[in-house]
Amino acid sequence: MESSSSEPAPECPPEFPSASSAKARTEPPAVRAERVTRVHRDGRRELKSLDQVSLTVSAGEVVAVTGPSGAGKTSLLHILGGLDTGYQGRACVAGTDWQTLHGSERARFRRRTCGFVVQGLALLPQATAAENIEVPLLLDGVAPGARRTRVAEALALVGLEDQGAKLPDQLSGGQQQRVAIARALVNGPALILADEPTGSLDSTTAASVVRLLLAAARERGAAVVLVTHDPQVARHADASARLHSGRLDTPVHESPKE
Ligand SMILES: Nc1ncnc2c1ncn2[C@@H]1O[C@H](COP(=O)(O)OP(=O)(O)OP(=O)(O)O)[C@@H](O)[C@H]1O
Repeated sequence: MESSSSEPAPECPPEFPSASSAKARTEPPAVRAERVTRVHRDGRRELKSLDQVSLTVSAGEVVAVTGPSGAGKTSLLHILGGLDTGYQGRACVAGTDWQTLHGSERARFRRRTCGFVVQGLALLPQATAAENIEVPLLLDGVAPGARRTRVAEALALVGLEDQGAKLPDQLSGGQQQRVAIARALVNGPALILADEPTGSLDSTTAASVVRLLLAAARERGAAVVLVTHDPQVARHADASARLHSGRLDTPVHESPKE
């Protein structure tokens, strides 16, 4: 992914206290949440879906977020991916604070830095696997030749090099999810946000899809935040964070309190 000097570059502070590697001390982490609180109002009632949540995930690192239904997992993913900015605290991707970006600028930054793998995020049914993977590149104005190369690379990355011409309903559930993974990775994102990516798959297929997602992300140096109910899936992560009623029971690389 290319960046230019015209790109917005508002920065989160560079001193990321958590990271264990020297590299992570000098580069901003792929994603950082700092004391994020999200309050929803329903009439006079207030509900906190997230309460002072802090975490940092570095490039190439995989963090599983677990917790019971309603714990705030999806809310956290939406904030990390800049889909929800109505929170207190700070959330940054690759050093850029989401709340400093607006409108189309935010959407463009999201396309270039974040890949989403979400259960039920359907592939376009009338488009082939290759065409589905191409969508983020088209949105980003990538030239046709480069698009073809990158789609072919992404198909190979998920082991579907000879399935690109098939429509989604000609593929198995596991293969469809691999197409979704290729689509999420094709823009070379710094961060993959995966919300129950294997929820609809049987356990053997789920395990192979998760292994593939994590291997592909690691190969590309992307960080992964993986929301899952399944302890078998969480086992594949480098670290786990458990949310309960909007609070992290197990802080991941939490910033020190000032
Ligand atoms: N826009 C909203 N308005 C009101 N309440 C909301 C909103 N979004 C989330 N919530 C509430 O916040 C809490 C956390 O929701 P969230 O979807 O993040 O949980 P979750 O851990 O992902 O749950 P599940 O595992 O069932 O998907 C829930 O009580 C939910 O009802």
